[in-house]
Amino acid sequence: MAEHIRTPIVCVLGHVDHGKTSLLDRIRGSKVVAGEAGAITQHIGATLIPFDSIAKMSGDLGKLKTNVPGLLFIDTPGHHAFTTLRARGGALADIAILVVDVNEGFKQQTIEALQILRNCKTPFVIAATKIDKIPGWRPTPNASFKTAYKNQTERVQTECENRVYQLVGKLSDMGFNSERFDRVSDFQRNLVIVPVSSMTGEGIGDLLMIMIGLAQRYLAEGLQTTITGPGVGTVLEVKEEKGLGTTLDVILYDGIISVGDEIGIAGSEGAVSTKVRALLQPRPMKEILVEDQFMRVKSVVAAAGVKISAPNLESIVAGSPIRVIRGDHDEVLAKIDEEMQEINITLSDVGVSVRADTIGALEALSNELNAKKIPIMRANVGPLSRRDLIDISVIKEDLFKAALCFNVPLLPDAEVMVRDGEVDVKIFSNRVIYKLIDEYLAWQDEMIRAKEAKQFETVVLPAKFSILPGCVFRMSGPAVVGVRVLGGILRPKVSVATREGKIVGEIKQIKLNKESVTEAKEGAEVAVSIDGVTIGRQIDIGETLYVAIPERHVKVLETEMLSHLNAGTVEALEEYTSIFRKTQPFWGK
Ligand SMILES: Nc1nc2c(ncn2[C@@H]2O[C@H](COP(=O)(O)OP(=O)(O)OP(=O)(O)O)[C@@H](O)[C@H]2O)c(=O)[nH]1
Repeated sequence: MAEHIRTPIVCVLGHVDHGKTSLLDRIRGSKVVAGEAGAITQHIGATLIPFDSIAKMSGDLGKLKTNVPGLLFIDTPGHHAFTTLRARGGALADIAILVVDVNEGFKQQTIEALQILRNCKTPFVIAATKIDKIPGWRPTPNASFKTAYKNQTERVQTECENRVYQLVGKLSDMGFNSERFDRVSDFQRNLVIVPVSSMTGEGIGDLLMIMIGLAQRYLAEGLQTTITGPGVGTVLEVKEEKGLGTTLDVILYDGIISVGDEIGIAGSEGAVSTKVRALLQPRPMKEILVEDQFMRVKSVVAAAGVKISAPNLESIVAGSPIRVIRGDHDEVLAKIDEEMQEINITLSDVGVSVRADTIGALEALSNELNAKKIPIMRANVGPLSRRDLIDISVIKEDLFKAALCFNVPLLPDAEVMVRDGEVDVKIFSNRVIYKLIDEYLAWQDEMIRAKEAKQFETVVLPAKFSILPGCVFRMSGPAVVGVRVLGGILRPKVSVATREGKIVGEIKQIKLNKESVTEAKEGAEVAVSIDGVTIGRQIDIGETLYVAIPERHVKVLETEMLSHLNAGTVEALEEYTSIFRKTQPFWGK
């Protein structure tokens, strides 16, 4: 059984516009520099740079002895790709490049990326990009950093040093020892900074060689693989291809996969198996005119990006593990189910429902929701179904009758249900996690406000008032009197209670200057008609009267509305409840 070190998988991270795509483009285009057409090969979703090409680009450093065969760059840069592409519960990328614009320094996403890399324990180097933008820089196209640096004036050299040292300072604040790559002798103690330009190609060879060194130092052991072992990989994407039907774009990170192999993969209902019909890779550039954009290969060895055509791939979820089955079929499928369940999501008994396109995205979305204290009841990969909608619609709590969908559609029958208003479920859909969460939070606020407004309308609000001397216009049937509101909000159609808590009548109408009004606030003097009382018998002029609040409403007022009531209203509430709580301490609680 032949042992060899497999190609490490590399991901590029960094702040927006700091030059991730330009760096990848420069690396992918560097075969011209390496002078070896076809040396760099395009895989599915990734690009392979063999060691020979890197050695040619990197001058002195090229003499380094290594058995790392090259670097496989994932074509999609950014945190999202890094965190969503998983392998055995960890990150799929073995090493990373963190891009920082040397002229801008650290930004929010640079710090986020550092934290992600630290959490995942992924070795990485810092590419300090855009050195050609340092004022006065004289470019030496495709030169090593050492040569390029020598060609600068002293002033430019000092400026370059300063900028790199600013990065060193920032990294030190975050607990990392770092140094410019040509001054580092121990990769384990120092984080390496490589100044580069994706425009001029300066330093790119150094960067690639440093990545090889990093892989050699940190990963040699972990990259041991058997080229004859059963293939293991991660599904990047599930795609329809003309003439092929549903296909899987896969990054194979261990072993070998061949046409005819039986494979285990995760569907939306659990692990399933199928048989590889064809393995496809992109055609080399020079054959681009051939009609079929893919070429068929018999087998592929890790690490590689490959498209797999096989029957029954429709239900497969992106992010799923893929394993070539040799030996016990059920054991491999059980392992896949286990890997799918290892997703680290905290669920609550009641909460929102979330759906995402990949396992990693689901995990990222769930973590963000947890951080915002939004509970999750269900989390699944794949489109939202009719069944989901029915399940969500029976949740009692209105705030959780919501589905947050990241990068996934609704199944057609679910869409019909929503369109026809058959279910009362709010659906949020966005391709950016934080926007999805912001939209949910905005809706939640609006729901709470609407509920409060409704409560204000339906709940009997506390008020206390007294009959003004000389303002009895009718003694009874109904009594019509002038009152002053001493606290709270007086509304019509509420019962009137005495200081002893005895209900004596009901306010029918409130009038201010002969006009009917719906409420009178603290300090107001209004005329009220009270049914059921005779002035001088049940109630007297000058005595403090209360709005009788039903016990059930007291509970709502005290538990949900207290923060929205003014001091006078709270006082009226407290006085009223204290009447009953003297003998029944838990009244209204
Ligand atoms: N002068 C100079 N410009 C660069 C360099 N690298 C990138 N740029 C420019 O910086 C801008 C942003 O570069 P991108 O590669 O798109 O940055 P990105 O990080 O991939 O951006 P997003 O994908 O939007 O996050 C572009 O206008 C590039 O041309 C460099 O080394 N030198």
